[in-house]
Amino acid sequence: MKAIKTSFKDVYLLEPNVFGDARGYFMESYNKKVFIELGLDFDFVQDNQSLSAQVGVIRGLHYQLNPKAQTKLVRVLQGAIYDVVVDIRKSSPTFGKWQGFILSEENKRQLLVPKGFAHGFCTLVSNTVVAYKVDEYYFPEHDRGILWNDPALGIDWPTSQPILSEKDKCHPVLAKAEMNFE
Ligand SMILES: Cc1cn([C@H]2C[C@H](O)[C@@H](COP(=O)(O)OP(=O)(O)O[C@H]3O[C@H](C)C(=O)[C@H](O)[C@H]3O)O2)c(=O)[nH]c1=O
Repeated sequence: MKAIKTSFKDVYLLEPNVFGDARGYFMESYNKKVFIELGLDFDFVQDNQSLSAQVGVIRGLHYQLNPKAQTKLVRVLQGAIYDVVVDIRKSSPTFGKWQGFILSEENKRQLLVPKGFAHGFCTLVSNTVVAYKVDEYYFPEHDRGILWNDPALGIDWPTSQPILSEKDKCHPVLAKAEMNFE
């Protein structure tokens, strides 16, 4: 597993070692010892999986408030996504900054999203399946969101007319969002 640095100190793009042969391939999608060697020591407690049937589905931008904030390890089992993180740590020099990454069944890349970041993705292919580990359980009462197309963020999503859940249509913009990250 290779860790690729990103614009943010604590956000990592991870590339697994893939062993291909005539049958197909094998890879370790997660190995705690390898992660600890990379300085990524998390105790994941929950695995999530979502299917988005159409191209242009945006899920996000989501986060859980402290003390139930989540670190997420995101990967694509089928299809492809444009995966976006936004720094929402109020004292961070990169507060309000974002970066997008393409994660796909093809590139097998994974994204490590630390606490203090909002996370969302847009599907690039129909029937995209995303799987991700989190190191805190789901607490709906701590679940918050930021509006996907907040002009102050200026995220260059692959679509301007996404398919959204009713919840994701109504999040506040960053300036009005409830956040408690230092
Ligand atoms: C996140 C979550 C949701 N749920 C239930 C709550 C709803 O009844 C249903 C769909 O939830 P939601 O619409 O929030 O799912 P997504 O829009 O895919 O949200 C996720 O997608 C973005 C990209 C994220 O980063 C978050 O991890 C997560 O919020 O699953 C659970 O039971 N457990 C959970 O951990």
